[in-house]
Amino acid sequence: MANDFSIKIRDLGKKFNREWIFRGLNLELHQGQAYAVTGPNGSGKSTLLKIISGIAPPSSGEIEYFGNGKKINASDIYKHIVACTPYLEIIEELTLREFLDFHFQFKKISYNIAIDDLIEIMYLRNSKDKKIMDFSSGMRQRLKLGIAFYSNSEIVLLDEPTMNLDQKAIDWYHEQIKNTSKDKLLLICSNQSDEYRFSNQVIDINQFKKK
Ligand SMILES: Nc1ncnc2c1ncn2[C@@H]1O[C@H](COP(=O)(O)OP(=O)(O)OP(=O)(O)O)[C@@H](O)[C@H]1O
Repeated sequence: MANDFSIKIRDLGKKFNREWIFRGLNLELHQGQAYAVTGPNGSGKSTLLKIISGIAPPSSGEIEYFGNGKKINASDIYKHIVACTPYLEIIEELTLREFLDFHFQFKKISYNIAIDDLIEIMYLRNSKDKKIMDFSSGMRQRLKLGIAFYSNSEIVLLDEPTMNLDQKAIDWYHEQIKNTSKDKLLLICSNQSDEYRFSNQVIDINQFKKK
C-alpha cells in the first residue's frame, strides 16, 4: 500500500443530457485526510464519487492519481479503492462467510486480522452461515462498511455511510473510522453532519453548480 497517495481533480464537470450537474471542480485530496462532500439531494455527490472511483466518465476535466510520487494509471485505480455505496451490489446467494472469502481473494484484508475477526468486529458472528439475501438492511450496511474499513486500499469512498444504522451501529461506525482511517484517504458523501464531523475538509458541491 502506498503511503503517500493523492488525487488531483482538475476542472472536472459532469453533465447528463444538456444539464451540467457540476462544473469547474478543482480539488486535491491526500492520504491521511478525511474529506466530506456535501450538498442537497440530486446535487451530484454520488456522481462525483463514481467518477473518482472510475466507474463513470467525466464530461470535462480530468483526474490524476499518484502513489508515492508516481502517477497511477486510471485503469489500475480500482486496485487502490474500496467503496461503500447504496448501489454497491453484494452477491445475495452467498452466505456471509462465503462472501467474505470471495471478496478477500481480490482485496487483501488489512491490520493482520483474519476473516473471523472481521466477522466479530462487524458483530455478525451469529450470521456467518446466513445468506446475504436474508440480512436486515442494518446488517447489510455493517457488512459493506466492514469491508470498506478493513480492505487494504488507500482510498475509502463512503456514500451515506450511516444509512439504515441504529444508534449502536452509528457509534460502531465512528469507532471504526477512528481505528482504521488515519492512514487512508477518506471521502464521505453526506447530508448529515454527524456522519462527517471528524473530517478535515468539507466540500460543498453546490459551489461548483454552474449552468
Ligand atoms: N445515469 C444518469 N442519467 C441521467 N441523470 C443522472 C444519472 N445519474 C445521476 N443523474 C442525475 O444527476 C443528478 C445528481 O445525482 P446524484 O445521485 O449524483 O446526486 P446526490 O447528490 O448523490 O443525491 P442524493 O443526496 O439524493 O443521494 C440528479 O439530478 C440525477 O437525477
